[in-house]
This record gives sequence, C-alpha cells and structure tokens, in this order.
Amino acid sequence: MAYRVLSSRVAPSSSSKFSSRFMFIFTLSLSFTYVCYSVLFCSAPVMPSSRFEEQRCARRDSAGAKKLLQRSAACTETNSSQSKLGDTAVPLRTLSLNRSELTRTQGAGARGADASRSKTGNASIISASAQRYGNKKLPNALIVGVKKGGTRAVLEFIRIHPDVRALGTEPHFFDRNYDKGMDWYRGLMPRTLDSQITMEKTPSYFVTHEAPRRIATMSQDTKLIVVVRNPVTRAISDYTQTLSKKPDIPSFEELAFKNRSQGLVDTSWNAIRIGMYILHLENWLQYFRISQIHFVSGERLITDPAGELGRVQDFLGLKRIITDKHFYFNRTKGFPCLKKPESSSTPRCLGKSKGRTHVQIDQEVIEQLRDFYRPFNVKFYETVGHDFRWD
Ligand SMILES: Nc1ncnc2c1ncn2[C@@H]1O[C@H](COP(=O)(O)OS(=O)(=O)O)[C@@H](OP(=O)(O)O)[C@H]1O
Repeated sequence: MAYRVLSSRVAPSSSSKFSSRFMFIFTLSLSFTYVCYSVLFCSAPVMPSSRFEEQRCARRDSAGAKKLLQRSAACTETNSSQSKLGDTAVPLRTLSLNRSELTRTQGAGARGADASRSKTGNASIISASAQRYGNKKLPNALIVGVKKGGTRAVLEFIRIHPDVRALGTEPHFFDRNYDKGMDWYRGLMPRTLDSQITMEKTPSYFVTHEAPRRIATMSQDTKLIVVVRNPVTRAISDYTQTLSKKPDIPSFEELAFKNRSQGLVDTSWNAIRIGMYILHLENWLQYFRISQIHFVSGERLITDPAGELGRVQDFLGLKRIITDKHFYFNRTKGFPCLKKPESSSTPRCLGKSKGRTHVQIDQEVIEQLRDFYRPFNVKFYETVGHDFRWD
C-alpha cells in the first residue's frame, strides 16, 4: 500500500519529530497572530470606529457647502447622536453654514443667483448663500416709521451688512395684511442663516394703533427702528409726494389748517398727524421698552450716514462693518449714495421718489406749524432722551 511504502520510506527519526513539532507551533502562532490582527484592524472598513467617522464627517463639513449637501446618512446620524450626548467635538450642523465655508465655496454662480442683492449693490457671497441655503424666518428687526423720514435709505444702507437680510418691498403685514396670517408673512421673507438678522420696513406701522400689540404678539424681543425727521419738513415731503400722484388736490395751507388766521391746525390730516410723534410713541410704549426702540435722525442720515448707520449696527448687535468708505456724496442727487459695491460696476443712489424738490410753502405757514409741533417735540425729546433740534 502506498501509505506503507511511504511510511517505510520516511521513517520518523527524533530530529524530524522535533521539526514537525516546531512547524506545528509556528503555524499555530501565525494563525493566532492573523486572528488577532483581523479582529483589531480588518473590521474597520466594514464598521468604522466612531472616531474615524467623526473625523471623516468633519473633513467633509469643512470641505464646503456643496459637499455638505452630499453628506451621508452616517454623518448625519453620527452628529445627531453626538448632539444628544452633548459632545461638541464635531458640532451638529445641518444647513447652517459658517461664514468661512460659504466664502470659500460660493463662486460667481452663487453671486448671480442672488439677483436682488446684486441690484442693491452689495451681493455678498454670504447673502447669496443664505438665499440658497437659509430658512425663511419672521423678522427680528423692523423699521416701523416714519413715512418720509428716510426709511428707504436706512433699509438700503443696513442691508449692505453681511449679517442682515431684508425684504425689499413693504409687506404692510401689521396694518393691512394681518388677516393673511404669520405663515404668509414668513413666506415673504428672504432666506437667512442662523447668524443673520431678518428685516423689513413699513413706515405706516408707526401710526397704526394695532401694530405695536400685533408685533409684540409675534415677538416681544423684536427690535424696532424709527427714522424721525422734522415734522414740518416731513409733512411737506408727504404732501409733495401726494401732489405728484394727484395734482388736483387742495393747497398745503388749505389742508393743514382748519382756520389759518386762528392758527388752528387740522390734526385729522394724516400729513400733520404723523408728525405728532409722541402720541404714537406712547402707544408703542404700552408694549415695548424704550430701549427696544432706536431712533434715527432723518437729518443726520443725510449729513452723516455712516454715523447714523454705526448706531443702527450697535443697536442691532452687529459688528460695525458699514462705515464712511461705503458712501459718497452725489452732487447731482444732492444726497449720499452707496459707493460702487464690489460685485457691481455702478454706484447706487436711491430712486427718483427719494429726495424730491419740495413744493414751496410760505415761511409764515412753516412758522405756524413749528409752533404747533413744539410741545409735541419737547415731550418726544424727553421720552427718547435725545434732542433732535427741530425748533
Ligand atoms: N441718501 C438718501 N437719498 C435719498 N433720500 C434720502 C437719503 N437719505 C435720506 N433721504 C430722505 O428720505 C426721504 C424719503 O423717506 P422714506 O424713504 O421714509 O419715504 S417713504 O415713506 O418710504 O415713502 C426723502 O425725502 P424727500 O427729500 O422729501 O423726498 C429724503 O429726504
């Protein structure tokens, strides 16, 4: 038999016994090493260690906004569970992108996507990204008045700030459209990142009796901005605007007085009533602390826009980014305008309806109206703690 032949041929000697034992032990230790190696390292690609996965997700996060959208479910789950555990090693971030990511990842395409910002002259990359990736939120700050005070200028200037996103049109939610509901209102808002402030301006809110209560119902933390201007000049500006639309209306004097010789002013005329600032302010103070309301001087907004905007930025808790270097005085317009923004080739002034030539009003009429407004102004200065020097 073959076995017998073989056995007889290879007779076991003591040295061969030793070598086969050695081979057996060597093979066994090799196998043991292999098993240990497999257990320790080879399973990693199948079930990655959480630390490895954290680092991988973190690397992906820092790779930018676009890649963020391609995040794997594993990354999301990892981060979610971390947030539950309060682990801050890899912060939980869904679509709230940080500034450096946005700056790095968004190029000319994103800039082009934000048409409205380009139009306003400072389509920052961050704002463009906000429009694409942020959420629509109810405003945290409102420019509530006053009509013809300079509200458009404040809105257009403050929205240069990368941490502000503003609705360009006046939504009139808290006066005319309140019955449309908060979801309708929110839907009008631009998308904002978590770090950004959402704003809108509707100057008629300041004189709408229900507006303060309604705004306080939305949020008692809403920051309010009121741009005030000499009430006499404001009334003339208001009248000039109405006249441009309806040339057949009575003269300013006829509308302003019930009886001019007796100096009896018609306070039922809106152009007059709006300028009685203290009366409207008292209504706001039923719902908001005075510290929640910031008053911009309409006069200084023209002579020193950077100074006024500096104070607005402070009030909103923003870094002072808008400074002198953003403005130039346009001689043709006769007003400060925005300098050429980085993303646009043209400087930008406000439209033709801002900074109109006023209708000529008799100096005596102006004096009579000054006298009329003086006590209201004095009370207003005392309440807000600032003398606007309209007298
Ligand atoms: N930079 C700049 N450019 C143009 N106009 C400026 C500017 N800053 C303030 N103003 C003054 O803004 C006044 C218009 O105010 P509003 O924007 O609040 O008007 S409105 O209520 O929205 O219709 C407008 O009033 P009028 O001069 O009577 O037209 C301006 O005096």
